[in-house]
Amino acid sequence: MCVCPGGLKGKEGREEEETRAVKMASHSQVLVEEKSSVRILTLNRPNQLNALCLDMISRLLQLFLAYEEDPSVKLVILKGQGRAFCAGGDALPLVRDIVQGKWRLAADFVTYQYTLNYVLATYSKTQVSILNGIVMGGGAGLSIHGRFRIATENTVFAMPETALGLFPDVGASYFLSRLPGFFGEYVGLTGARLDGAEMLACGLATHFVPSTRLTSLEADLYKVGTSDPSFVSTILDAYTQHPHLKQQSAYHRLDVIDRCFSQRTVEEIIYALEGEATQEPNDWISTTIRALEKASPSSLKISLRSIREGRLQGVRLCLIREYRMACHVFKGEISKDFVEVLLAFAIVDSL
Ligand SMILES: CC(C)(COP(=O)(O)OP(=O)(O)OC[C@H]1O[C@@H](n2cnc3c(N)ncnc32)[C@H](O)[C@@H]1OP(=O)(O)O)[C@@H](O)C(=O)NCCC(=O)NCCSC(=O)/C=C/c1ccc(O)cc1
Repeated sequence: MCVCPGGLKGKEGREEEETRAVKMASHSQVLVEEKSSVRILTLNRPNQLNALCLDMISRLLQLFLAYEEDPSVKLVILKGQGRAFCAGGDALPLVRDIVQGKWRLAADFVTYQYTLNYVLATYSKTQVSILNGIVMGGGAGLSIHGRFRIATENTVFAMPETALGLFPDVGASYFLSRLPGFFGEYVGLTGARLDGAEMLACGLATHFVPSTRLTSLEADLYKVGTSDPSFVSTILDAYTQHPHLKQQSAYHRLDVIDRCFSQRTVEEIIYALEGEATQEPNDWISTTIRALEKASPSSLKISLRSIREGRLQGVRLCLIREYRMACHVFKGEISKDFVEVLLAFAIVDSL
């Protein structure tokens, strides 16, 4: 500690300044606009594809809770600046914390994140997420639990965690397990990317609006003066389109997905896919098998079990269970794959 006169005051002053700086950063990383009874929150870290840091999550939590209490707020719109809605949790502090053995800091992060996911899943006011770009990992948790999710031709959705030695979290065991058939197992285990049309087809998105019409849609939403979701729904319906699925879309293969991804174990899923490949070889099956082979084997196993358990649990229990799983993964108790993946990132060199 500094022993010079006023040293303590200097430290307090510095701490105050740091707190102010953090507050200002979180305020500029989540922009807030007010349009009569509508609040528009914009994730504003475009250079990091709006990856969520702890300050952003705390700020969002604070804003969502305040709006719920505020009778003048009827609708909350969430969107992202730049080419992403949100590419997930900020990987940089995660890498630093895990590599330095500070798994509790990572656990603290997900505590806030899952709390926000729960607040959104149980939100009493209408909420619209505009997914005009990349939506991955934590970005899915921030939007899919909400009432309305608008995809566009720019949307790219994925839960890429099994390739990282993690598992689809942020309540994914709840929302993936509720997709048609075993599509959720397919999306969660392979990390397959979905476009806006596929999101709409499987129910991850509630509407599809061409990006050129978003400005005018938002202007109409600003006129909403009620928390009744049917009013918002009527406005969204007037803008929504039903795009064709691309010819090679995985959603056309729901029958194969159901046959294979309904199997009891990861080994049986791969075996079933290989069986399908011998009958009708095609790029989609080989890509799918390759994705599973590249993923962390232990991640695949815990992800499958998580989605299967999620089928029988509410969102709250799913998030609590995922929190316990995340702590085990951060501690390296299940396998070292996650830590090894992080160590392999070139970024570790600069820590
Ligand atoms: C396919 C992407 C989305 C786009 O690729 P791209 O178009 O070639 O763009 P870049 O990869 O060049 O990304 C642009 C910038 O955004 C940065 N970025 C792009 N996602 C990110 C990102 N999740 N973070 C932190 N910078 C990023 C990326 O590092 C890069 O920064 P820079 O090199 O300085 O320009 C690619 O960026 C990508 O794979 N991103 C990671 C997606 C992902 O795996 N998301 C789920 C992460 S797992 C998770 O959410 C858990 C988080 C967690 C966190 C903390 C905890 O304590 C606990 C848990």
